[in-house]
Amino acid sequence: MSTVRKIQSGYYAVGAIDWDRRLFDELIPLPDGTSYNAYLVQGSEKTALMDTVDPAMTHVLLQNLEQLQVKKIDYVVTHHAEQDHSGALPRILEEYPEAIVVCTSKCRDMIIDLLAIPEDRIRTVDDGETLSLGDKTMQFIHTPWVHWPETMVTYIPEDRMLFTCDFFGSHLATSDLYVTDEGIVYEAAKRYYAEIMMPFRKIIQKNLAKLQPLDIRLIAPSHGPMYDKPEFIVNAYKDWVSDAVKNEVVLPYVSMHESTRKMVEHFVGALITRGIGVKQFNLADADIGKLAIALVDTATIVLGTPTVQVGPHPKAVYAAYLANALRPKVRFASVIGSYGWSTKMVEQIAGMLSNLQIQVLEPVVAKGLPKSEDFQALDRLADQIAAKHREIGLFM
Ligand SMILES: Cc1cc2nc3c(=O)[nH]c(=O)nc-3n(C[C@H](O)[C@H](O)[C@H](O)COP(=O)(O)O)c2cc1C
Repeated sequence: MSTVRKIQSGYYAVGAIDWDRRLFDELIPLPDGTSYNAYLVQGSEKTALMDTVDPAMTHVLLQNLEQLQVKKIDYVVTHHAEQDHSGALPRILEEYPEAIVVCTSKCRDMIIDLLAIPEDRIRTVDDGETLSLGDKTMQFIHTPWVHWPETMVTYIPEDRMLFTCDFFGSHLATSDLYVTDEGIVYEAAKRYYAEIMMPFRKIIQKNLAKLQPLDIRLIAPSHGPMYDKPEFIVNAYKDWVSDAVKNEVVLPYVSMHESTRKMVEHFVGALITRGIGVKQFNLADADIGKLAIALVDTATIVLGTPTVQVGPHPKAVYAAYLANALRPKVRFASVIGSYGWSTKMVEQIAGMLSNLQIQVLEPVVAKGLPKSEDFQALDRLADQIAAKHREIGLFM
């Protein structure tokens, strides 16, 4: 099956669409599959391939290049060493013996380690360095930590094209070359940002500032469709990496015998009546990608959990671990839940959130089923959250 699509004279999409993949890194749900985008750029003198594909899709890339009758590739620009973009590099270098890999020096070390690429096939480029393809110039801009330390992007000023690899990407399997439904792509791109980019929010702010002076007509990422209205995704990223939070409580919870669930139901009502938005996730079967999306800009997280073997329920441990690892810009946190005879779940969860710059609000822990004093304590917690949200100007 050919997936070659002409973008414009001298530019072709030659990557693969993975309609069936449902899990990334054996962890991240892919409700809509994904794509591994590679782009062929033919200049008047030289030809470059922008990234490759996941090793399982090498045959698609090779077939696409054959269909375009590509006899020679001069440069394989490797923006990122991860295998879903560079895994087909060894095979491409074998097929095109004159091809040289172009990448940052950090990326060189990584593709030697991860993919055993011979050092003499690699040319490193500095930040701002250029390479000519004849009538097109590749300008390399180092953009570290989107989402590994070695990443860069390539700008072609003659055609105002920006190749960004994972930066601005979205896990979406689609035959659309460009964004057609902004709602769908917004959610997929936010999920992608939340799951792998969010911990590097501050560095991404700097990377965005670095791209600001460029006059960009088209952004070509390595997952999902291209952006022919670049401001759509650039503005979304600016919003996500900003320090602004929403008047919202994210409430992941789990309950074995309904006690915690009763507390959650009461608490959600208390928040809503106070004018605070809520996103509730039952961790028994929640899509962790949706939870990650909600963490991008919430002001507060409250974790609901029963006590299991003195500590929090393992599914609550997972949610707390994830929130801590993803480092959202959340400002306030608390715990609600239930126990039977002895509990240390609050202390244990608090100890797991050390990466977050949060103010911890008074937890509410009920012995067994929640009673009237527990519901009153939940109301007080809702009051406190409303007051804190008002204090930071989230609502009047
Ligand atoms: C497997 C299991 C282990 C438990 N371990 C503890 C414990 O170590 N300490 C405790 O106080 N309660 C423990 N409990 C009791 C629950 O925390 C208690 O029943 C609680 O009210 C359940 O809340 P839920 O209805 O939201 O699931 C345990 C319950 C189960 C099922």
